[in-house]
Amino acid sequence: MVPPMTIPAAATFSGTDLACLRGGRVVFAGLGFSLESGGALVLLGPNGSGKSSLLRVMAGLLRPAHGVLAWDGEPVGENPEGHNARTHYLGHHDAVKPVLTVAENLRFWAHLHDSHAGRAGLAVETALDRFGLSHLAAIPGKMLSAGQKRRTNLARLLAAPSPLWLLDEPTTALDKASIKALEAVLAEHRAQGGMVVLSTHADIDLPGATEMHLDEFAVAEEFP
Ligand SMILES: Nc1ncnc2c1ncn2[C@@H]1O[C@H](COP(=O)(O)OP(=O)(O)OP(=O)(O)O)[C@@H](O)[C@H]1O
Repeated sequence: MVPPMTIPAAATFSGTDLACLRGGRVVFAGLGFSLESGGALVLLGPNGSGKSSLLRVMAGLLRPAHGVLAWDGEPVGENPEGHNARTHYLGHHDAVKPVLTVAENLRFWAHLHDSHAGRAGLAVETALDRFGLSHLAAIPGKMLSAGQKRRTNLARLLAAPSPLWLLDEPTTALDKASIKALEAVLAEHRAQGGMVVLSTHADIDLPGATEMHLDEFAVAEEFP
């Protein structure tokens, strides 16, 4: 089972009239979304259309050039620590430390999230099990294949539970069984009231998810 997390009964994560500027170019503008507890948003669009940029904006790693991002009506810019604490952002690069074993990597994340050794230990065991990593627990990060590294990175979602998951192309390098495992974990997370935003170029089963096509928010001219 996905470890339980603390989430308000009915949270809302929203963005209003968002615009993003990168390298002097407007990547998208006039973009809005609203995600309720248990909701999922799938970001689609061709290379360079702004999926990763939007995820970074949502994570608070990139300041929007325009618009407001809010959690339960409170602009996230007014409470960056709170937003950081409720958010799991998994980008393109796997944040697996090469000299630590798979289990040590997960313990590192679990203890950052929860200093209670028993709870953190249980969360790590669950994370290893759900992503088929138990037999690799003692292997150093530098010896993992691309897919094993990606699974270790995804296992952080369970080692350190949080309500909002922002996942940039999470199925990259995963085999079919691992994609199924991820789909099951995403479904359980949502059933507990968690939220998921992910970008993808592949098929992923996320029942009831809203699709957003980033190319619809592209603008031809420079942002004033
Ligand atoms: N660090 C950066 N500095 C300047 N421009 C950037 C930077 N990263 C991305 N961009 C630009 O922002 C635009 C959107 O890129 P982004 O990575 O968000 O697209 P994407 O939809 O995620 O693409 P892909 O499907 O290839 O992952 C692109 O035009 C890209 O060149």
